[in-house]
Amino acid sequence: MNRYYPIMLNVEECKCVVVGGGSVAARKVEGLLESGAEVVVVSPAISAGLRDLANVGAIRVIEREYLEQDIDGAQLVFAATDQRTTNAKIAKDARSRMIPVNVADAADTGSFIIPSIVRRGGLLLAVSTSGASPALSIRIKKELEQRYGQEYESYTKWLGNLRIRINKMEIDERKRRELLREALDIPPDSWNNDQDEEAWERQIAVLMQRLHGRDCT
Ligand SMILES: C[C@@]1(CC(=O)O)c2cc3[nH]c(cc4nc(cc5[nH]c(cc(n2)[C@H]1CCC(=O)O)[C@@](C)(CC(=O)O)[C@@H]5CCC(=O)O)C(CC(=O)O)=C4CCC(=O)O)c(CCC(=O)O)c3CC(=O)O
Ligand SMILES: NC(=O)C1=CN([C@@H]2O[C@H](COP(=O)(O)OP(=O)(O)OC[C@H]3O[C@@H](n4cnc5c(N)ncnc54)[C@H](O)[C@@H]3O)[C@@H](O)[C@H]2O)C=CC1
Repeated sequence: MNRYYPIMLNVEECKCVVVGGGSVAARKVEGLLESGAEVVVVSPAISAGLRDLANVGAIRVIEREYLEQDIDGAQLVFAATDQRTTNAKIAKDARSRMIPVNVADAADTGSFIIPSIVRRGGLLLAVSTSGASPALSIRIKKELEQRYGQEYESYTKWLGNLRIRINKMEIDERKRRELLREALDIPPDSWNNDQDEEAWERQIAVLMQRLHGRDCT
């Protein structure tokens, strides 16, 4: 089994080519659009969902069989046809151009695989079984969806906003880390992301007090 290395890739406005127009391709396209990629689909036949996306201009579709030139300038390539030999050819073409490639029917011939994910704003939870069992990844994703509800979106955003302000303060590194850790325990009614600077300052003062209280006990 591969020992995959997980990364968070920025694909915003980058050309990503998905070859194939069935349900697997559609799922890969959906994930790419959520990340702001510029998606090109190459396939002689495309699903209704992909057709709708093309009609509203969300993706570009090239309606024919795959040609090597289709992956020119791509940041990522997805081989998602139902033809084993075509997928193998796409993998070889991409690899020879040093373009990372995902292969739907033979993960080992590609360079990366896709995890099952839960998004809560900036919080991104990804689950992979290194290809062993997508069904297990999906089950664990569902458990995480229950455990980490929608409130994690504003919580994560609030922590990020707070962190920017704490990082600007002239305090020593240890104190800064303690403040950031203390912030994790502030209850939801304080996760206000639309407050003015004075309110942020008051929240930071409360955090300082909580820390100080701890030091004295
Ligand atoms: C290796 C990997 C490569 C890759 O695609 O990146 C891969 C490979 C294969 N999947 C297969 C089957 C299924 N895959 C799904 C679903 C998902 N598969 C995804 C990822 C991955 N699938 C990568 C490893 C992930 C990991 O490490 O766990 C998810 C998480 C992400 C995504 O695709 O976006 C997405 C869930 C999204 C979500 O809901 O969260 C379902 C369920 C369904 O369709 O409802 C089934 C049917 C049930 C079953 O077989 O378990 C087959 C057999 C094909 C055949 O039989 O012909 C292969 C090929 C093989 O195993 O060789
Ligand atoms: N990785 C994963 O998550 C999963 C992978 N699979 C595998 O993924 C593959 C695709 O599955 P589905 O989308 O369900 O198949 P599908 O049959 O719905 O779609 C296949 C698509 O490939 C296109 N195609 C065929 N030859 C082509 C070519 N030469 N150039 C461009 N496009 C071409 C067809 O027009 C069709 O749109 C299968 O091989 C299956 O074994 C299946 C389930 C999950």
